[in-house]
Amino acid sequence: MSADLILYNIGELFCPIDNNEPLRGQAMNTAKIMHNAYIAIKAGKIQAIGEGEVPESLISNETQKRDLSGLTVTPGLIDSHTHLVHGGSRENEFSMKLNGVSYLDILAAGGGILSTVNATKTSTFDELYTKAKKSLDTMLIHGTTTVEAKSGYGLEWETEEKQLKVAKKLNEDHPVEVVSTFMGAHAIPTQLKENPEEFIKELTEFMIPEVSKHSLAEFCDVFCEHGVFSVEQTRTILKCAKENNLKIKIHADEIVSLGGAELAAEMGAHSAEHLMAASDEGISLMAKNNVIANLLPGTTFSLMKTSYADARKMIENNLAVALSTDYNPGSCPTENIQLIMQLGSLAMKMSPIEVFNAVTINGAHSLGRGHETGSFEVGKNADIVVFDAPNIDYILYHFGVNHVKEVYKNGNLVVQDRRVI
Ligand SMILES: O=C(O)CC1=NCN=C1
Ligand SMILES: [Zn+2]
Repeated sequence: MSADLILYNIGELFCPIDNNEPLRGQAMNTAKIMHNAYIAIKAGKIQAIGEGEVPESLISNETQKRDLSGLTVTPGLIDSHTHLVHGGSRENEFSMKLNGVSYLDILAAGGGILSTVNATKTSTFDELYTKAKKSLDTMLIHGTTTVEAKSGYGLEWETEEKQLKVAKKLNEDHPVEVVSTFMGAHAIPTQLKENPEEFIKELTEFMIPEVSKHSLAEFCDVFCEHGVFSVEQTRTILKCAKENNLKIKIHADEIVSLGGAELAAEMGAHSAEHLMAASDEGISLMAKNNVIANLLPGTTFSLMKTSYADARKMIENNLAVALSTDYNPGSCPTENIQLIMQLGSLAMKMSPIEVFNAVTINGAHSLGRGHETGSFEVGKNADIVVFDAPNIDYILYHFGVNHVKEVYKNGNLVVQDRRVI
């Protein structure tokens, strides 16, 4: 059957090896890299890929063709950890940060997340939608075709629900697929600071059941951190999430080594996020329980820390690693996943093949989308990024610029010459 569209003469085609599960350990450094390649697209899906001449059987008078000689093509990039929907910004805290005031001290003083909570509460649905749509456009022109969006800037039902409904409408309206996570357990609200157990009751007895009943999110996440939610409190909240059929993630060992990685393994979390301070025991237990390590080097960079999550140790321990922006107005205000990929190599010594697997097939699996995107298996969504670069190494080595030329989502051209169309 002839294709609707054929991308041919592709200079370098990066194809993750897809075994219906994330790539772990040494497998992360494997890929099928083709040259002078083609991709045939039919009804928004991958119909065929190969090298050299395009088979005549794929071509008819109606088939559109695009010559991509000298360019590099990968699956659409997946940003599997963002706080996309939020009000306001936090550059007012920038000079405090530069003067050495820590992230947790700013939060404890009522700033940080709590400052964004106030801005989100006072923003209308339309203001949150417009601001998040602008960020989605920026993500898209940098190659992101699937993104996770967490709530967590309400800490009470009305605003948490507002955030989740904004994300749901963006998923309907925007080319980028938006996968929602409920993160009401992002901080203790100021008014319940002396009574956190009351807040945990609100989360477990009302908010999480409501999220599940109205299908407002697929995942539930908790900020398990010193001065936020303890391991015991996190366990209580995520136990309730599992009982309400939500898959679980944990912001684990971001700043203090609390044992979040160990808890993620104990509870069978889909993924554990950050892991800058993860213990060797936690890494080993995560590997034994197939918990994906979602690393966020942009946050390490933005918090001006020097100790990045130990990606090399995690890969050597047979973990599956994903990479994401952690886009949020405080600890990582960037939508640019290519910068994160460059830090994956330059700051965490991941190879180019490991980095591209981390933001395609492994990112897809960390969002439960490994069956429909993240590689070029026949029948998967035709989510495709065309880079103005000769190979994948060049995209990481030449850092700080946007290398994307075109993006296809479900076979439709949605970005041309770096502009959303
Ligand atoms: O600071 C923020 O708004 C986002 C964040 N949550 C946990 N770490 C960073
Ligand atoms: Zn985060």
